Amino acid sequence: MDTAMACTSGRAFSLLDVAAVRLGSLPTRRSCAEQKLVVKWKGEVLGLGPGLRLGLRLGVSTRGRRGKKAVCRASFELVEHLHGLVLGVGVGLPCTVMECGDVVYRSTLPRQGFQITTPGVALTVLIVTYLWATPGVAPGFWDMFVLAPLENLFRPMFKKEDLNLGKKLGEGAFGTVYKASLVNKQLLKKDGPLVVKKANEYGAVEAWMNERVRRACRKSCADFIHGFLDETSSNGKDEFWLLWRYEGSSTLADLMGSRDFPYNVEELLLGPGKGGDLPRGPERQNRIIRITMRQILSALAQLHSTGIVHRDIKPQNIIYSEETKSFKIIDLGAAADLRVGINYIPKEFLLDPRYSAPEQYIMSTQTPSAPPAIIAAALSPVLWQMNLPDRFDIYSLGLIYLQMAFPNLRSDSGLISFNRQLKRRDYDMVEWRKLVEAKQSQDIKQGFEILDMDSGVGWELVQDMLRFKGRKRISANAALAHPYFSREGLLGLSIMQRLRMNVLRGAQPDNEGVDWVTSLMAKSGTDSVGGFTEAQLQSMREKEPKVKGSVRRNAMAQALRIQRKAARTIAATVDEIQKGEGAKRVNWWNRWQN
Ligand SMILES: Nc1ncnc2c1ncn2[C@@H]1O[C@H](COP(=O)(O)OP(=O)(O)OP(=O)(O)O)[C@@H](O)[C@H]1O
Repeated sequence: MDTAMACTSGRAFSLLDVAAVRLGSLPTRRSCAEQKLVVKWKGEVLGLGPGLRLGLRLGVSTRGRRGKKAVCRASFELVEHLHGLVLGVGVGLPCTVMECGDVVYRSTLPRQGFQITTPGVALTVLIVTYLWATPGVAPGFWDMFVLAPLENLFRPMFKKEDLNLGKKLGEGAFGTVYKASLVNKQLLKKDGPLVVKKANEYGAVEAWMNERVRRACRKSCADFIHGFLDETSSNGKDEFWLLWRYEGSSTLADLMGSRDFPYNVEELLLGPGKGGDLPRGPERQNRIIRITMRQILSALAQLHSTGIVHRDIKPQNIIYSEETKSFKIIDLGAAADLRVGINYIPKEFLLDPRYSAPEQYIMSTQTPSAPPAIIAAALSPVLWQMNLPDRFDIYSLGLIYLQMAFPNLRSDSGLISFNRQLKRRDYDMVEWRKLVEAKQSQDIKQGFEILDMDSGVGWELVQDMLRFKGRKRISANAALAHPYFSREGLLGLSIMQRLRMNVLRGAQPDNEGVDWVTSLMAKSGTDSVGGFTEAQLQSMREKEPKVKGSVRRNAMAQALRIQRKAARTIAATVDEIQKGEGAKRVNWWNRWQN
């Protein structure tokens, strides 16, 4: 098409005027960007872009001369903006779709729609990986903006008048817990006893955590029903009432306190008389402890994958659910939600010293306090990877594992003395073993008999859980994949499990894991079983001497430096943002707080 009606921003042309306008194009016509159309009017180049044609079409389709002018101007201005926008974001429809250029020109273009390019795919994979990495930015937004409001619409609400308080179940630093029942049974579909916690502090936090858990992984914690603020409390302070289903009368602490442990747990988990295929002894005890550990680890893995670190894992906070016949976690009052930074104050700890990991803090104290939710959520995968806060709970569970294996560690005094001994030996479990094995106590013998079963997989797992540095501790998911939980132990490992274990051990300091495996291989180095003799292993070790200051070490040191620098930069940025917010910071997440 040679002639067309043309207009520029702020100028309109009549139909007669446009007869003189010539529309041309540059010689190369490969893409919209190159095919810059040039409009000449009375010899003067107006220099219009490809958006012109769309504007002109709109103009011509309007009836009446005045109307044509007006519409033409408006449409062209609009097109000009759109064109700018399209160029601005670097995305545009192909000429075949926009139908720019003449018919002959368009016919020469390849027909193309949505194009998949390698950088595009790589970028998408990168973004998706980041958004779904623990603690999960994308699932977090979905949870916060869709699931939570929907849940609030449909879940029943309670007032304190709806509840009859019964027997006191416990009294802690943060509140009192009662068994309770409903005044009006119709309020809940499922009948049954309830538990009410009147929390004087951290109640709002506990309600938030329980609601999050109910949506993300309800089977891992006690079944939470509702939380509300009682402003009419008799002591003049605000009280939070938290409501759960009554799970049962026994915590793991109660069960461990019995002389019959772990056989009393076997009956609960497998049913009466179901565990009788093995005689009472270390093998049967090991089996029961393994089932218990798997259940607690699974619950922890689910909590961690949603970004919640419990920070108070202890036998008193693990309850046996009579309904599901499994162990569940309770008491989320000290938990921190690292997806949005709730209850996370880097320099604060409210932990039980008996079960607390040596680092005491879940994050480096250099990490800033939780920034506003959107920023906290966006940064959460980076902060999680830099601090691995979930390893704090793993240490506590490692101690529980030891307590289950060694009867003498089940009492408070036994655990406190173990903590002291381990600290004095710089958290070296091998050194601790040497110390206590020399004492020849029956309890110690029984414990090591359990841990050394199946080529010592249990001993290896407990060491992985109790490492001094959180970063070197095993995660809940990795622990669940540990050969300890496969029935055949080390011998029954699949290729993938072997590979995973090697990766795990490769990450350990000074390759002590590799040394351990080679010593195990030496143990089975016979003609019938296969494997290597100690002499063969020695020669292998000698062929691969450890080089200090190797490329790997340097790379790790460099990575550490970068990590510290990133932490400092994030801290500084967040501090700045917080300063900008001033003292009046809104606790947006807390719908009960004034
Ligand atoms: N859902 C539940 N079902 C049955 N019993 C429960 C439930 N939740 C809590 N309990 C009982 O109440 C006790 C105290 O609960 P919880 O640990 O949550 O309170 P707390 O005030 O935080 O106590 P502490 O400060 O000692 O940890 C538990 O040890 C348990 O016996």
